[in-house]
Amino acid sequence: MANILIVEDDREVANFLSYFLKEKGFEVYIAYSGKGFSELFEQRVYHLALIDVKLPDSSGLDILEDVTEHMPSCKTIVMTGYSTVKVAVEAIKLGANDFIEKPFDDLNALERTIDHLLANKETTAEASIQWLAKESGIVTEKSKEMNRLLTLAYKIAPKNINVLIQGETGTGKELFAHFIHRASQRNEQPFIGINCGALSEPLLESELFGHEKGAFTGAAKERKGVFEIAGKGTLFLDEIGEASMSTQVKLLRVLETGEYMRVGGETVRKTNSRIISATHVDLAEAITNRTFREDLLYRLDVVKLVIPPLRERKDDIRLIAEHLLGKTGVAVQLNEVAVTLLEQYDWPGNVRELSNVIKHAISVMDDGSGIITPKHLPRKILSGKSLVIEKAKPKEESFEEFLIQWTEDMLEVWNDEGKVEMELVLNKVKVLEREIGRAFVMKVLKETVGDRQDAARRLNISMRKLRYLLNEKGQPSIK
Ligand SMILES: Nc1ncnc2c1ncn2[C@@H]1O[C@H](COP(=O)(O)OP(=O)(O)OP(=O)(O)O)[C@@H](O)[C@H]1O
Repeated sequence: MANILIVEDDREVANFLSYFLKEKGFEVYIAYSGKGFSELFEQRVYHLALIDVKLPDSSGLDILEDVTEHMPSCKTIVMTGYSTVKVAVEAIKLGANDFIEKPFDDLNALERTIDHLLANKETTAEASIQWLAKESGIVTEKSKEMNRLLTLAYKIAPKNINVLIQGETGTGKELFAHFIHRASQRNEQPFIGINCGALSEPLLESELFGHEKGAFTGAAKERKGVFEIAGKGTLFLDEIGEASMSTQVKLLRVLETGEYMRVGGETVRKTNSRIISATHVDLAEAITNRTFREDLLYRLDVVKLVIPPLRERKDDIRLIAEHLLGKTGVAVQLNEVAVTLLEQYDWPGNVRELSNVIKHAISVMDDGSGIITPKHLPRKILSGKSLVIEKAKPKEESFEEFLIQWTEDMLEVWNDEGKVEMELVLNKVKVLEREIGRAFVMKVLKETVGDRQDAARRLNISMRKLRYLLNEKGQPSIK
């Protein structure tokens, strides 16, 4: 029978859970503090740990990390109050299998979650994620970040929390919103999207909340807004950063109270829709520029998913291009040089631009060969050719070059008198970390003629860490 560890300082909650789980036949152990956890954790193997995020003497997240690192087979559920949902999402990012909100309104759901985890159905979840991503039109295979985002999106989809999706234009934000909707219990209800940037303020408000007859010139009939139409479904607010300050105030009210009124109306209406919003701009910056309300952002981004631009997941380009070709219904293939050129290009318009390039290539093919070659690609793609030659250089040889270039780039930003893009700086630091990790592993692997165990010993790291450095931190990015 499975051993379950409860880490919870509220004795009432802990005892209730313990009673509930013992009734189901589990062996239950309770730690009322971080100290209690340390003592119990040493004593036996646990199959599941239920961890409160707030403890008097330590953080639930530290305990979670301890469990996932030292007892990876132990499943973890984080317990949280509503005000700490953001922490729970952090926990999911750190590897918690799930989170539950206190008080436990739905014991059946808790029971199902526990049974699911203990029956080791994680692999089923992985298969479901892949299946659903495909169904939602999201093609990705090699990008670790995309897979991490899909897993996070899948885990939070059934929860009643709002999601903000940030990413450049054409990165697939709307597809992600669909994915979340389909993975949620709302999937039988409507999914309604609205572009907040495409409509004037009065029109947008009328679209969102509806209007009464005669509310404004031209309002000949009463009309439902999308909050009403979406009902218990999902409302996708695209380009939320474009909503006017006045509309933002109204949206905030809906998010705070679940209530709104039609334009020109007096009846207070209730909504139960889940809000997924999307933006191509950094809303934190918009707050600094006073074009976006901080309190609204706080409500919208309980979970924030940042979709990486296509140039940061070049390994997926071949697959996505083939998928887009398949969608055209024309029997054509890409030749290798064409694929390499596509992989070298920077894709400011992301997947949408790639889709246009594929359509362009098909439209200019008149040789009947059924093969797309560089001559069918637009000029802008061909101009990336010089990079191909540089990329062909062995990575190890260019490590010093990379370091010099990195330092020069950073100093340039440092000495620049203008506005600093801090996110870019931090991204550069991540690139440095990734490349250094990989370069050292590759160097030692050369010395050990590929013997990974010997390499891990020489570097004084675990095999897991070595694999991590190679796989997760090893995607070529030095050009
Ligand atoms: N991973 C992907 N695999 C396959 N197709 C994709 C992928 N990501 C995006 N697309 C396609 O690219 C196009 C743009 O996607 P989508 O509209 O979801 O992006 P977006 O980020 O919402 O764009 P915008 O910011 O301009 O509204 C769509 O045709 C979509 O099907």
